[in-house]
Amino acid sequence: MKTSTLLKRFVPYYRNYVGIMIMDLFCAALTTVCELVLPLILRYITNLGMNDLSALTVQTIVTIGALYFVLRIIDGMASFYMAYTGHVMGASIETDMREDAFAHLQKLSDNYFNNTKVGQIMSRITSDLFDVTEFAHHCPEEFFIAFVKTVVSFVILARINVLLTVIIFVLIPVMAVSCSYFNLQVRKAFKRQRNHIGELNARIEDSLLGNKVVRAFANEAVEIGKFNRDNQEFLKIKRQTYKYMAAFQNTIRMFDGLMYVVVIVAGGIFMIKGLIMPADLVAYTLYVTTLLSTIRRIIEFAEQFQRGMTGIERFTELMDANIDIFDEEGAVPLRDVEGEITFKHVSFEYPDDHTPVLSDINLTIKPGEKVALVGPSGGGKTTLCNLIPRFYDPTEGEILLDGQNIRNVTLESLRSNVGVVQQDVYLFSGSVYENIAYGKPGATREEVVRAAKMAGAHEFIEGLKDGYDTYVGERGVKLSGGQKQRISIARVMLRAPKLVVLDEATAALDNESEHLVAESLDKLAAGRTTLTIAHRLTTIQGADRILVLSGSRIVEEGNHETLMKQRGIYYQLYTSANMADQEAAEETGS
Ligand SMILES: Nc1ncnc2c1ncn2[C@@H]1O[C@H](COP(=O)(O)OP(=O)(O)OP(=O)(O)O)[C@@H](O)[C@H]1O
Repeated sequence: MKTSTLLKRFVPYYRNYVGIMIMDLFCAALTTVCELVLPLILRYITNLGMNDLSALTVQTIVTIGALYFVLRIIDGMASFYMAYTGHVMGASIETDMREDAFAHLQKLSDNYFNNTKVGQIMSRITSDLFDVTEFAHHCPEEFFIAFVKTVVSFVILARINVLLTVIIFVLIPVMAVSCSYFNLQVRKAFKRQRNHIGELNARIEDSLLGNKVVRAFANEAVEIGKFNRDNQEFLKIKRQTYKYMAAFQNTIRMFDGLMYVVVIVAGGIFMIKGLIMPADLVAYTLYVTTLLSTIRRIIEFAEQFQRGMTGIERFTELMDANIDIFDEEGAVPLRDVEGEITFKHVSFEYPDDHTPVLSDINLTIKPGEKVALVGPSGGGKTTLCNLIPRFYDPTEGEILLDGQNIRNVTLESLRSNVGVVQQDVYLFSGSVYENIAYGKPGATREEVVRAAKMAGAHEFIEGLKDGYDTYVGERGVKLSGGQKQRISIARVMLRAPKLVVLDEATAALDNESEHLVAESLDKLAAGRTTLTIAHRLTTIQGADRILVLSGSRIVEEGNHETLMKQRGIYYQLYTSANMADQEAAEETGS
């Protein structure tokens, strides 16, 4: 991305800090003045000392010293403001950007998360923004100081000797052009570095989350090998970065030296020819030193600048990630939901894979009806259910809730009315209580306990070490599958949605847990429109209606008895599942 584009996106973040910024620049101007005054004082004293020593009294020297001391106090106060308030402003901007990035992440859909590594996202909103503090604070300040010092130095130097000054200043644009190439390379190298840190984070995250699988396969050495390869690659990228940084700094140093050579040679010749006085040449050299120190500071800052720009670039890329599921204009909140859901000619294909997953689905589920979805693996059952809370939007057709297109209602109200219980339960790191209360922020303790009782979770929760305050571990690792599932049911129960989607909610459980969870699910489903995906067909025999989804279409529909009589796909799935169960029972029996 172009620097100008990135700056355009970044500058609005100063809007809350205009006062601090102005004060910061004012302090920068003060410190610059204090620095520039010193050569003038020395020039004045040297001139008097060489030409009119009698005019130089102790009182004059002390007065000059006292004035300079006052200047240094002002300089100290200004520097403190810049170092403290300036940095706090930078950190505040970093914080604002991080909040925006996190809020933007909340609006992104499954499509983004399915295609982006969590490690990369983590880097973008944490470490990538670290350098923004320095950038936000120093960027305007450093450029302002450099500008003021260069202009003032030019004016003062030109007043001492125009020709010498022109010779020196001609070198500056030549130097700028030579350096810009390396500067660009440094920026690209920083971007590669950041990307690779993201990859490294993703690798660590993957390995840590899958640590059980790693240990079960005794693949620790494989993991170490993969990690070390990535880590070495990171070193290679860093080496490249340092090469360009060294080249950049050296080019500037070369010009830096060249300027001194010009001052010594040209200045010496001018002095011999009487074109410049010795005291002026001393002051001149001091100003050139000030100018060069400014240039040196810019070199140092160039690295910080590029780091900051890389962070801003990666932040901007995140902020540009498309929000593809959003409230349509004029979307209204759902009220008095009955729970009738209608699919009208709905077709769907995943954005990055244009194979039809659902084709021309037409379906109406009445309020309170219990519908089960079955069919071969990969037939599109989960996809169909994901369209109801708008995790994805249909490619064609529309879905209506109580006759209202779900695209015309607010996402928040839609999702509040659709409860989803999945096979993979995600519990947040925190207490049992917090995890249930997540279903309804602000819920009272009574409501949480009532939901847990209805979900059949109250007894086992009371039996835990700290009852409702028991820490569940990361992703609920300290609980059994059945316990986690009942907590997740209580969480949905608390929300009291009108429509419930049960996506293989009992598939991963053993018989005993399955039985307990099934009871909880029955309570959850009571009085609600329910769409159940099940692999174990015995669990859905009592459904009002069973839909068989195969080859992207609903190919059979009816209750258990009707479908068994049809002797179609459902009959085959049911009989083969029964045979498998019998074989398993015989094996266990023998
Ligand atoms: N995020 C995705 N991106 C691309 N294709 C996907 C995605 N998720 C699922 N699919 C594909 O869509 C098809 C339907 O998947 P879906 O999970 O809806 O099937 P399912 O009937 O629920 O399967 P199962 O019974 O095995 O859970 C499959 O071919 C799958 O590979």
